[in-house]
Amino acid sequence: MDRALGPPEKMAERREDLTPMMAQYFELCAQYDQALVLFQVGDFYEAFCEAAEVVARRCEITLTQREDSTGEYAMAGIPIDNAESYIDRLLDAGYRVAVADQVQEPEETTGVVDRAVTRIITPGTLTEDELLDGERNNYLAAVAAGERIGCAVLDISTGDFYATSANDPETVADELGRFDPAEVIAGPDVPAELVEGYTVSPFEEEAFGIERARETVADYFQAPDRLLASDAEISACGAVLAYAEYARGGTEDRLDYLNHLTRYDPREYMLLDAVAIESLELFERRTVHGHGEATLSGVVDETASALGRRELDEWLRRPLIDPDEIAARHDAVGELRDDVRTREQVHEQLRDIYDIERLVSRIGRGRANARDLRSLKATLDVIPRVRELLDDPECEKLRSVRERLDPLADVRTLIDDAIREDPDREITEGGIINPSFDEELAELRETERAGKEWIESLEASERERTGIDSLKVGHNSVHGYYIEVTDANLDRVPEDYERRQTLKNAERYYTPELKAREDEIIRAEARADDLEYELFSEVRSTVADRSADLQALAAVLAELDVLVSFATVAAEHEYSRPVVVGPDDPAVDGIYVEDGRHPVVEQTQSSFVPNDTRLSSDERVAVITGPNMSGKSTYMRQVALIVILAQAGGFVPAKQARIELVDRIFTRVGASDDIAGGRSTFMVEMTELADILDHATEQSLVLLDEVGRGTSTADGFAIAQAVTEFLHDEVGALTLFATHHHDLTAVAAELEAATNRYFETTQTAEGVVFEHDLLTGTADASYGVEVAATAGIEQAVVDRAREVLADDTPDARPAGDRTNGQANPDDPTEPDAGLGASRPGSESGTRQQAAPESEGGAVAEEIRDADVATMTPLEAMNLLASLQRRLESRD
Ligand SMILES: Nc1ncnc2c1ncn2[C@@H]1O[C@H](COP(=O)(O)OP(=O)(O)OP(=O)(O)O)[C@@H](O)[C@H]1O
Repeated sequence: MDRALGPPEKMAERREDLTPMMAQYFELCAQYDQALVLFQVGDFYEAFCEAAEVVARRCEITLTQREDSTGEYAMAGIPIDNAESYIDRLLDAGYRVAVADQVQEPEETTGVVDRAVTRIITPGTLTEDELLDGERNNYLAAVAAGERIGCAVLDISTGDFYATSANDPETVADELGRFDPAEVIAGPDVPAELVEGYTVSPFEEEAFGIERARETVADYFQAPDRLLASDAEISACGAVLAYAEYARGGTEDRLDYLNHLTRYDPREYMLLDAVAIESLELFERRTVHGHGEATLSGVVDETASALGRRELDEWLRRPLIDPDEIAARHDAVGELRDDVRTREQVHEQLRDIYDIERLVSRIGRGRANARDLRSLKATLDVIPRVRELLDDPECEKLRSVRERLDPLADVRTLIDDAIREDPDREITEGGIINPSFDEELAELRETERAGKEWIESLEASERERTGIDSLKVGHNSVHGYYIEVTDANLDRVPEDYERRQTLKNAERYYTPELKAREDEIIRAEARADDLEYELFSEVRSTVADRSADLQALAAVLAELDVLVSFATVAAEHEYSRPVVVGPDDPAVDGIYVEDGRHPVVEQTQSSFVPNDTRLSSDERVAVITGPNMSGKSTYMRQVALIVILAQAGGFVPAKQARIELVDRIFTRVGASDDIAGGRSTFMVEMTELADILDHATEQSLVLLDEVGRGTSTADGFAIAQAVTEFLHDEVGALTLFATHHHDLTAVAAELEAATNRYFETTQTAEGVVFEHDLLTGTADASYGVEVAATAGIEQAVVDRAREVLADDTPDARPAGDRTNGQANPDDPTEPDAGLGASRPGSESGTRQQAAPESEGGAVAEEIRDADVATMTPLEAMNLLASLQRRLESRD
């Protein structure tokens, strides 16, 4: 256990003798022993002993000592005024922070003031604007294991709340990967691998217990059993809510604004697991900020509001698989693209909206101030204008958006009537409510005003009465109002003046009338300030009662913002409307793209070369060859990104695209060591591959960027071949396979529904020129050495490599009987070798595999059956070695 957590040992030793304040600190540390307690002392949050050391180190502040009758304690304090930036560092260091505030005014007590933990700040429960990234959701997830595995995901700052469940941990892992939660809590029996890699926080197991969870959920939503599909979901939702309540420090229990829970089935969306999301570079990584432009989400983001920004990511994260819903979004995007005026004006209006999801959440948690309410009102002002702009839309989607844009006029009017236009930030010191809003308040403010006016005129009238021209009326915070007369004029002071204060050269007085007026002002002011606070709280809670309507409004605004953004991008970057149909629709077979572009790379590449894609039941697998840097990876990702955009409801960077719904995109690209997880590059690669072979369907799109790179060429090839055949014969998924194994082109040539594509390059006197143009057939050389030369590798090394290549080429080839003539069945020099041209069939009609059918087949079989996910690296190596021996002995 971390010694910075829980009550400090040094204090435990003198538990009975601690001063009352330290005893209070000790108690709170014992009560919140899972969090680092920050303890308010005046204007600072203090930590003591080991916790102080952590705070000092992490926040880079000075460690001091506190000395009292019981001893010396290390102490570190952070200023309350900008506590957030320090707390952020503690969160980064993996701590949860319990904030213990003074909950009593010092004057209310003769002893030590009461303190209570008012909030527990954890990475997944942030609500402070300063700690949150406005552009993305901050999710807390709970995973519960039962008959099924349930998963609940909640963004406390916005109220976004989802639940789902599945029979297998992999599906839940995929869903978690999609939401990328900042913090996860796991119930008993949840497999550790499932939550590996996330910030996992301990939480009481009882919260996951089904009865208790059902009660918690029922506190928020009627009939949990009807809303949610399994006990595991109820358990996860109950736990996530309990944790959210825990994070409020137990001050108030319920989070009233949580009134919408979306229960979904993972099968309702295209599946994108964490691997695919990362390798396709859909979003910025959580840890890296500021490179948004280089991601899909960055490039297609023309949203005007934080609401829309987050919604856009949601859409890209969960592309649809219902062709009608997709078409409805496309209709709206098309209409907005063509109607430039409406699009631009709506965009302009949306720029004026505030982040109402977070506003409503603050209002619901009783943390909103008067300025927040004014921001809400300013947002509501926009609604009628947007409705007017969307006057008479043609498509169903925009009509429904218009319909759902409820101006909530009553809420708007209430705020406008009640809250001043430029209210104070503080809510207890007046200056927030319009006096005209309440009769009593108006009277009190009038008394105050009249009193002050009287005092203002006092100077002139007293000067006249006394004949003292230098007489002054003033005010100070200690003595209140006074009349000041210099010593030279003291003889002219009237009798009714009472002495208040003596200065060096003057005396200060008051009169009974001045005193009476002053008391009246003070009383009126104090009462008015209290009254303003009461009225404000009432208004805030009336608005909070409308949370559900406000959240629904936020959802429509977010939706509209994304549609407008998609339309803007379509217009600016010349995207076109894709056709997306269901699997039973004969109109489209597979994926057809004409002149497709990579949405991100085309932004940085002045002359991006568009390419076609044609994958169908007759040409399911395309093996893509070409030298390094020729554009293989870019092309494969481009196909996936076009599909994602299309199914998310956007237009796509292509002249034309027709897509038969894709249920899931798998990627196996790039290679990285999972050092933390103790897995080699090869092991990571094989695990991902195993997952693909297990889960891909006929409706899936599979991208393989070199397979078996982390092992010997012969093994790598054997695996690549077996995988290609399996995907082709058994799975039937649409597959793009980029490879440097030229022998694989021979394999593809023999498979009925496989095809070869290659990237053209030309060798000139200056080096290799990449045409980035995808042709049918196979590349005839790798140009690896030439690329190395272009990259600036030492000339001597390049020359030597050329020499080695010239000498060794025949032997350097992997095992197999490939000859150049055989390996290039689709001659790229053929006049009509473009895409869509029919591929010459296999001459013999039988497969000429590198290995004889029996042995190769058996090896492939064994690879297929191997449970790579559960093997240790050593077992994998041993298996490979034995397979290799078998292939060698066959040679
Ligand atoms: N269609 C294209 N038009 C213009 N430039 C392109 C195109 N495709 C790729 N490029 C450029 O070529 C570079 C290399 O592309 P890419 O990484 O896709 O090559 P590769 O063949 O996958 O290389 P390797 O085999 O080394 O992984 C890209 O960074 C991009 O700048």
